[in-house]
Amino acid sequence: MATTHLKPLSCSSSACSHASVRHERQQFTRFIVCKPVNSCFSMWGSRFRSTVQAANHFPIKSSNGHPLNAVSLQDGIAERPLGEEREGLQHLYSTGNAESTLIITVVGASGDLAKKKIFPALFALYYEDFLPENFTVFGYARTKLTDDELRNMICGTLTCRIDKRENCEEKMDQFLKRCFYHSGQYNSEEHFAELDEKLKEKEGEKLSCRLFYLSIPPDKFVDVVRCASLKASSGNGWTRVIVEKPFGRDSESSGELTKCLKQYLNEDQIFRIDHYLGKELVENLSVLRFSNLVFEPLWSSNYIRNVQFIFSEDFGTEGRGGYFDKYGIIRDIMQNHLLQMLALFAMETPVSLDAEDIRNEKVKVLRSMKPLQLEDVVVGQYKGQSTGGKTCPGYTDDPTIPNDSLTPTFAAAALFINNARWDGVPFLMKAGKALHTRRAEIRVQFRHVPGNLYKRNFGTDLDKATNELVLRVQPDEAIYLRINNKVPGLGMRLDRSDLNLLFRSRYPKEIPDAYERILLDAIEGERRLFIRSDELDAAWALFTPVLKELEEKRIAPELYLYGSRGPVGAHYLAAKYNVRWGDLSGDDS
Ligand SMILES: NC(=O)C1=CN([C@@H]2O[C@H](COP(=O)(O)OP(=O)(O)OC[C@H]3O[C@@H](n4cnc5c(N)ncnc54)[C@H](OP(=O)(O)O)[C@@H]3O)[C@@H](O)[C@H]2O)C=CC1
Ligand SMILES: O=C1O[C@H](COP(=O)(O)O)[C@@H](O)[C@H](O)[C@H]1O
Repeated sequence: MATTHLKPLSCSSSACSHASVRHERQQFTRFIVCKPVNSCFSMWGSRFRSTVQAANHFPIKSSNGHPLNAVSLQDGIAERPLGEEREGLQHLYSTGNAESTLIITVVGASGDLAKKKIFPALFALYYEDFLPENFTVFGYARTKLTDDELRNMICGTLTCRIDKRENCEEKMDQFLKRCFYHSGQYNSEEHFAELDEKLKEKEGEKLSCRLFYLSIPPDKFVDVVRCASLKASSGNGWTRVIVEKPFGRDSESSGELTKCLKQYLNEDQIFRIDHYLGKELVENLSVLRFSNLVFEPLWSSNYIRNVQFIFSEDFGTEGRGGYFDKYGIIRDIMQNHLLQMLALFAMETPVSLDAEDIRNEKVKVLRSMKPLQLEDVVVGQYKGQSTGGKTCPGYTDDPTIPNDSLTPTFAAAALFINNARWDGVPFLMKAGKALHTRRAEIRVQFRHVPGNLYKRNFGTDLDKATNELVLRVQPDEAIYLRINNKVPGLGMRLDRSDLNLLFRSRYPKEIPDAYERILLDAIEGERRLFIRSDELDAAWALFTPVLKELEEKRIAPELYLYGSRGPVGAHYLAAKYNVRWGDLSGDDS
C-alpha cells in the first residue's frame, strides 16, 4: 500500500505535546516544569507538578523516564523502599485531563497471552491508579463474544497479582465495566471501521489516544496494522501499536515485516515488545552499573573473565508447540530476551537515560559483535521421561509437532564483542525448556586474583575462588556477589559466601509484572524498553547465518531428558573457553 493511505496518525497537537513531554522530562532534573499541554499527555500534568514540590530531591527515573519516586537523601526517604514513594504519588495519576481519552484495543483478545498477561496487567495498572480517568479497553478477535462473555473470560485471571488486596472485587467490577468486545476478521477493513465507530462512541468529542496491542500470530500483523491504520486510527490524537514477538524468523523476514509495517506506521508508532526489558532486575541493570562506583571500573575484560546469560524453564512447549516448532529456542529466547540483556549489560555509558541515547548504545554494541558461529552453538531437544508414576512427554510427543522435528528446545552459545572493552571475553548464553528448574539470570565471573596470598586455601581449583556477581531476574529476584571469606574461628579456613540482596527481604512489596511496566511505557510514549528497527536488524544479523546453517545442514539436536540439566554438549562448549556454567557449579544448582 502506498504511504498516501496513511492517516494523520499523530495530529499536530499530539506531536507538539510529545516534544513538550520530553522537554518536561528533561527539565525534571532541574525542577522546572513546563505548562501542561492540551493533549493526551496533559493528563499527566499533575504528576509533573508534584515533582516541583519535591525540590531538593533527586529524581530517580522509572522505566518511563519519569521521576516518579523522587528521593531525598537529606530527609532519609532513600532508606525507604522506592516503591512506597511511587505509591505515594498514585493519587496524582487519576486526576487525568477530562478532555482526552485512552482506548487500548487488544487484538487477539481471545488468546492465551491476552488472558494470561495483558488483561491482568491492565487491571493491575488500573488498580494502582496508573490509568487515566477516561480509559476504555476493547477486545478484538474473530471469536464471537459479547461484552459480558469477554468480561467473564478475563475475570478469572485478573486477580492473579492483587486478589488479596483491599477493594479488589470492587475495583475489578469497575475495571470490567470499562471492557468491551468487538468481533471481526483481522484482514477486514469493514470490521475495523465498525470498531472505529464503537471507539468514537466512547471518545465523544474528546481527544482520542489509541493503543493497539497485537496479540495474534505474526502472519496477521500486517493485515491488522493496515486495517487499523486505514479505518480505526485516532483522528485527533495519537495511534500506537504494540507488536508482540516474533518479529520475523531471520534478517530477511524481519526486514520485510518492518517494511510492511512502515507502509502504515512511523517508526515512532511501532512499539516492539520484549517483555524481558520490563522485568525489574533487567531495569535495574543500568542502575547497578551506572550509579555504583564499585561496579563500572570492573566492567571490562580487565576484570571480567566471562558473562553468562541463562534462561531455563521447568516445563515444555505444552500448548504452544505449533508456534514453537516454527521458531525454536534460539529465536524464542536467545535472539531477543537474552541478547537484550547482553546489550544492556555490555553497552557503553549512554549520553543520557533518554530512549534514543540508550538504544543508540545498544545498537553499537550489537554491531560490534561477531555473528554466531556454528562451532560455538550446541542444540538440544527434550525427550519424554517417566519417574515416580509421573510421565512428562517429549517434545515430539506433542501431536502438533512432526515426529522428525529437529527444532531445538535447548541451545547454548558463545558470543564475542569485538570492541576495546570486551575483546576476548566469552559471553555465553544458555536457554532451555523442560529443564530441572525455572530460572533467568546473568552471571558475571571475575578473573582470578593475581598472586593470591590465599591460593593454597583453594587447592588447585582456582575457579572456586572466583568472585561472581549474579543478577537473578527470576524467580526470587536477587543480586548477590560471591566472595571469599574467612570462616570465623582460630584457624584460617575460607569459604565462599554471598553478599546477598534478596529483593523479597529488602523490599517486601510485590514486584509488578513486566507487562505492566511495558504497557504503561507504551501509554506514556516512552520507547526506552521497546526495540528500534536498527536494533532488531543488528540482532538478527548475529543469529541469521547460524540459524540458516542449522536448518540447511539439518543438525540433529542432542536429546536430553525432560527435567534434566540439559545436554552435556553445553559443558563442552563452555570448557572450550575455560568456563564453567555458574548455575551448575554445585553451590547454586
Ligand atoms: N502466549 C505467550 O506466552 C506468548 C506469546 N507471544 C506472542 O504473542 C502473540 C499471541 O500469543 P498467544 O495469545 O499465545 O497466541 P494464540 O495462539 O492464543 O492466538 C491469539 C489469538 O489469535 C487468533 N488466532 C490464533 N491462530 C490464528 C490463525 N491461524 N489465524 C487467525 N487467527 C488466529 C485467535 O483468536 P480468534 O480465533 O478469536 O481470532 C487467538 O485467540 C503471538 O505473536 C505470540 O508469538 C509472545 C510471548 C509469550
Ligand atoms: O517470550 C517468551 O517468554 C516466555 C517466558 O517468559 P517469562 O516471563 O515467563 O520468563 C517463554 O515461555 C516463551 O516461550 C517465550 O515465547
